[in-house]
Amino acid sequence: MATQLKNLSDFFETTVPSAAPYRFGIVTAEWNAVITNALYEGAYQSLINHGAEPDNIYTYAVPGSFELISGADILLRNIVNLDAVICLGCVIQGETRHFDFICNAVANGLSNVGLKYNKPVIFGVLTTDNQQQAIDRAGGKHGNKGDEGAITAIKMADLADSFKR
Ligand SMILES: Nc1c(NC[C@H](O)[C@H](O)[C@H](O)CO)[nH]c(=O)[nH]c1=O
Ligand SMILES: CC(=O)[C@@H](O)COP(=O)(O)O
Repeated sequence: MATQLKNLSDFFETTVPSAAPYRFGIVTAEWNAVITNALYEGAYQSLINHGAEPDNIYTYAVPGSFELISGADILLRNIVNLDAVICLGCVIQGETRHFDFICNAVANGLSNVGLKYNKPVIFGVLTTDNQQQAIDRAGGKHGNKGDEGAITAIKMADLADSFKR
């Protein structure tokens, strides 16, 4: 598995721009809150560690990962000059095919929101077979996907900004 070969929290710091100039939204799903709260803490702290201003980080919660789609759209529609939106969730396989529908819908939906607003919308959603796999990726042995989401948001915001300079 790809994540087993790359810790989600390991980055070459020299490749990460400063987050200071940018404004970030973070939308976090409340389903599997123990996991998603850990993802949020990782994402928020990673933004701060790379220079983001607390006043430039706009944090919202939605009920489940499926609502991340609407949540990202609402933020980009209502908050002026957001440079990127980080969407955090944890979808764990249950007894039915609901997992497949949620995961596919969220991946496609978030991609479409990013294209709609021409803004980076970061897919920080764990899609796991079981809770242990999620724990391992929310600050456990494989790092924190929230960290990955924050670093990705910084890099994409800086890429977009580079064409305005
Ligand atoms: N089973 C999980 C869900 N299910 C809820 C959906 O995301 C959605 O809120 C509901 O279908 C109403 O629209 N959500 C997760 O984030 N994680 C799960 O494991
Ligand atoms: C991803 C889900 O919605 C899933 O966890 C719900 O569980 P179940 O498939 O057993 O209803």
